[in-house]
Amino acid sequence: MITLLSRILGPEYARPLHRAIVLMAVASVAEGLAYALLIPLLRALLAGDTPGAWPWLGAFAGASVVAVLLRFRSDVAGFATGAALSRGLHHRLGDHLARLPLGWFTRRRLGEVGMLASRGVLSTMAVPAHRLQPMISAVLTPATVALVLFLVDWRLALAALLAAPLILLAQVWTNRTTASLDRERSISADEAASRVVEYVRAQPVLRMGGTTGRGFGLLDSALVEQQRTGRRAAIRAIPGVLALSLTVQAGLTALLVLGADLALGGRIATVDMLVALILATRCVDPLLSLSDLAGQMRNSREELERIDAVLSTPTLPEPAEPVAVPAGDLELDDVTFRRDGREVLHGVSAVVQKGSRVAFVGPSGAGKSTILQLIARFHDPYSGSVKLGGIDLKMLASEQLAQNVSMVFQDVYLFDGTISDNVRMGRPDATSEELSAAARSAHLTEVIDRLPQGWETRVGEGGAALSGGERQRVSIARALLKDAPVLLLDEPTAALDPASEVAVQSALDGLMVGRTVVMVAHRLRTVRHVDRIYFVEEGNIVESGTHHELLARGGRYAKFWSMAHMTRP
Ligand SMILES: Nc1ncnc2c1ncn2[C@@H]1O[C@H](COP(=O)(O)OP(=O)(O)OP(=O)(O)O)[C@@H](O)[C@H]1O
Repeated sequence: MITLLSRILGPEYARPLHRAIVLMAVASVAEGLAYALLIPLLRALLAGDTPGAWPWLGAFAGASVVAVLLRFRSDVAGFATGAALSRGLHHRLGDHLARLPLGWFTRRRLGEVGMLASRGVLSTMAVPAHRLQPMISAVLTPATVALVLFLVDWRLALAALLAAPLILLAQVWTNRTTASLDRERSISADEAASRVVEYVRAQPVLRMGGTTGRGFGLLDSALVEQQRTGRRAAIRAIPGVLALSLTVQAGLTALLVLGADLALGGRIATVDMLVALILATRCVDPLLSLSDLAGQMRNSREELERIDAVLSTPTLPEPAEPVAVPAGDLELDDVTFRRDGREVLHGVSAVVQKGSRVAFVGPSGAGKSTILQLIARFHDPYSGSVKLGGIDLKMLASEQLAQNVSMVFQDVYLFDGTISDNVRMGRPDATSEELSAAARSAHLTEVIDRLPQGWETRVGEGGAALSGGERQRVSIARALLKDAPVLLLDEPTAALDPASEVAVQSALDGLMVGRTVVMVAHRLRTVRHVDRIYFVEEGNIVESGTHHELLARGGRYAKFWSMAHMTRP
């Protein structure tokens, strides 16, 4: 766990962590050593020498205060390290997420990352903050006491030390028996959590279909499964807990029997036997807590391994020396792409001349959006290349690509800030005149004028406080402000009502002027006037040409066009 943490966070965080561990070890040994002073104290008390006991009592109290202060110091170091680790993990996660391909961010992943950034990081920071100290103390304090027992009698001390490997064995066995179920338990907990989210999200669909009960049934079975694995894990842990408890109690009994035998045989004083037993009983509770503590550590380790898995996901390679992008054509050169091991694009080649407009058209699932995603470098192609101005996108730094390409997609995500914040994301240093001009061209001004707080209206998480058409206008204004030479449009008007569609389409017409435009559209009337149409079917470009050329050819596009007109006159 410590090695994994050090590897993930590097020496900058590993050093304070190691320092905290040393402090915890010193505090635990000091606590054990303080018990050593109980020996002369108890000897004096049990021999009825009260005045002789006072100095030892003072020494014991002093040593205990030192041990407590050291414990306090190590606790503070543990908390501070925990807080620093949490910051470090959040930064590492944030930095890595910012470099992961956009295609990695599926809905399921978003939930997973949310859990990791909250529960995962909390559970990891709890290790130095709360879990390491009791764990180290539960091992080192009894070990020190066992060594201190040599001051009383070497045979009793040896017997106490011999118990250590047995306790270790019981602990390892407990770990083995419960570890596999821990994983099962956390998988079923995640499944139940995602079912809860799904159940809430799917309410409109479930109610419309009158199948609320069925949706609840799925959730219910996930919860029942979670309960079942929880119960199985608890039952599976019982033998381990019992074995540890029996080993500890057996060790104590053996010490009692041996002590009694030695005392009865006159080989040690009865007082010493009692002292040894009193010291030994002080170790029982920490030893018994070991199985609980080990379980908590396993949970934390599991969360950390999941964080590590995200951090090990390869990022899109960034060039060591980014090449400047000359203005030029956009080109897909024999591009293939795979999703989940299945090839969804098979050698797609297309050229979009600088300043021209091109549309990818075709049936659902043909691969149109995937082509757009490769141009935006959500992913890299499996083979072949996507080039801008003759330069492979892989040779561009991500900032360069962002400066050159704008996207307006069907699902617009807005940050939970004001309208002004969201538009300014296109170009943070834009003047207010530029902002207003972009809003005017995007037909956003009429939306802003309607809102009581105008530009300062908060849009809510994801832009929930705005309608679909209003969100689109914000994203168009953002793209206008950014003023990138290449514009990607993926069905931006598909989900809008006719009134919004007219406004958004007119805003888009303004945005398209003077740019290289690549669009995906189902509504064929929006692609009638583009310079070239590529008809995509099952991951291949099967036809290309202008609208009129393709109609005249009477091929796949023409058929698609007539079908679309039969259904949508
Ligand atoms: N995130 C994903 N994971 C796995 N497969 C995917 C994913 N997204 C798309 N696909 C698959 O890739 C293929 C191409 O999908 P794509 O979305 O590019 O098609 P499309 O032509 O844009 O379809 P539509 O017009 O319905 O949006 C389809 O077979 C689809 O099932």
